[in-house]
Amino acid sequence: MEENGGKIDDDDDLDCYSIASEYIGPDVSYELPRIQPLAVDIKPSSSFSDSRTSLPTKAGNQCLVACDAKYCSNCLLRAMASMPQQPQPQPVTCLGEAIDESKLSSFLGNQRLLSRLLTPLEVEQIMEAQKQRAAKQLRPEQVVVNGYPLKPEEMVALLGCHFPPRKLKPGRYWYDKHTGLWGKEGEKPDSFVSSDLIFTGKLSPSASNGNTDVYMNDREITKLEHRVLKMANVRCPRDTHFWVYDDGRYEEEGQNNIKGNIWEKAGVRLLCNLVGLPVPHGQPQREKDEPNISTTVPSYIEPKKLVLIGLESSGTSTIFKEAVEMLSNGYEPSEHDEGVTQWNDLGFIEFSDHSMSETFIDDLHAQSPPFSRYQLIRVNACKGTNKDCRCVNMLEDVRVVVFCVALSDYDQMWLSPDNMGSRSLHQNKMIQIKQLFESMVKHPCFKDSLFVLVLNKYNLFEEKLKQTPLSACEWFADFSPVGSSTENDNLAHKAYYYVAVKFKDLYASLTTKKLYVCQAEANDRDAVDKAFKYIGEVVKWDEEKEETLYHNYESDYFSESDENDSCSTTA
Ligand SMILES: Nc1nc2c(ncn2[C@@H]2O[C@H](COP(=O)(O)OP(=O)(O)OP(=O)(O)O)[C@@H](O)[C@H]2O)c(=O)[nH]1
Repeated sequence: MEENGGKIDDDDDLDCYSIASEYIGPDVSYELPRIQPLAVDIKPSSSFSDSRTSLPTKAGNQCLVACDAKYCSNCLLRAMASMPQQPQPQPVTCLGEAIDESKLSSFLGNQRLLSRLLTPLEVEQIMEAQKQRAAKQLRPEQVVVNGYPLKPEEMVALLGCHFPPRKLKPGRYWYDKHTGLWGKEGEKPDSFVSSDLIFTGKLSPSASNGNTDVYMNDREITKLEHRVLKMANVRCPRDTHFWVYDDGRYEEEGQNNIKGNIWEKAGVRLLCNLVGLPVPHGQPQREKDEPNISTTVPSYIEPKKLVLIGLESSGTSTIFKEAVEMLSNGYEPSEHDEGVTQWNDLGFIEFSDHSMSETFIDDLHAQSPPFSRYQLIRVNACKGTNKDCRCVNMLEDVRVVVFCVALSDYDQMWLSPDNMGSRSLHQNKMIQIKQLFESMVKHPCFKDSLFVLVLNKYNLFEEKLKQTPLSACEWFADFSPVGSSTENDNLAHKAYYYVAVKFKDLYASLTTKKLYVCQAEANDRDAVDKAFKYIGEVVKWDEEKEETLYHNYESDYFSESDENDSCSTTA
């Protein structure tokens, strides 16, 4: 990579996007993140395999990251075996030490970390042990189901069933024994637990505080459920009473005539995920040749939500279309047309990180599943009015907001909404984009999300700069590149980095997080593919940071490489 030339290293787009802003001042250098390439060549040594095999018995009474040792020979070495490109840690003997309960529970609560360290069977065993620990800590009378405190035997049945409620705490809950739906009293369904559990209390029509006049197994359903049912083509006008079974089949009450299956449309499952409604465990019945994501991605791996959003004409439709038609190099849609769903202002697909899954299949003994599931949700292009992007309010647990900007909009004029909401203000379009970006960064639904800025239409931008200076936009008025600007390529690069820095500075003024930036040409499939790989690596890089087990090791490693590589820090 050219240190001062502001060039992107084309050989490895995941490595680093560096900004050297010579036009701003000689000492100012902005850098976009270095994404540490993840190791995928997992080849554990034989001694490693031996120690892993013996772990489930050890885990119960010996150290499993419960000691204070920085690097635990019993567990961290095994984690490191999945990252062979990094230096091996110093082994520290800590076997036999007493378990620190506080550390153990936070570690065991981290299912993703566990799945990196252990085999699926081991994860399952630890999760089972966790359930039993939870059962001991909770008294039955603290849990009220359908209006009645649980009896001890009901509590045993609830926690011992195949799918118990997650993280059960004292409180009041409702339970529909026919579907297995479970929720907090007065709230929408929260999860599916096993069906047919017998409790003293009966499900009340007002259990979830629904107001739709539509009843499922005697419970008046919520508005959100009603919308999902409509999308699943379930006819449910007011005063409908219908019966739903735990496999998703449904019929109208008293008719003894199965009308269909709620879960047979892949889009319904995606939609539920999207709006925070539960989906049943396991996969729906599929046609013989239909690809099945569950054969490669274990069900305990939660899909990560990526939300694609931008002002009108920013290119979100084109990116989404290219993504669907995903992205063969590394990603692929999991369910073809079935998985692509349009609903109100949203379009979404689910896909898996296929290139990594190939590595997993090569080595069935690999301890961690080196792949991820993603849901790409496209919010219909915003037009700048307050009504726009309202569907964003429904989104929960969004991992990444992919904010798309058409670079070539810098000289476009645009009718913005005035105070009354009508589009009458003549304004530079980039200013409107800036306002939309600010509102999304500040949006409560995205407070925990990562932001990736996709600077799109680079090809048009390059052309336009030959005719119109970047300073045509008042926000970019101080763009004055140093040196010769006769070479258009060079000018476009400088202008691109300048815009990236403007957004990064804006983001930094609104949050303490880092803004990730990448370049795109939405109608070039390779460029879209690269952008999604970059986004995938941002997610993984962020997850790596979160894993406290590696924290000390990582900071040592990265600070060492930072000293040697001026491009490795984030701005
Ligand atoms: N030259 C060029 N054209 C692009 C690029 N990205 C998108 N376009 C075109 O720009 C136009 C608008 O792109 P869309 O993807 O429809 O934009 P949108 O954000 O979905 O906005 P709406 O169409 O209003 O919903 C389309 O004609 C695209 O083909 C790009 O990188 N380069």
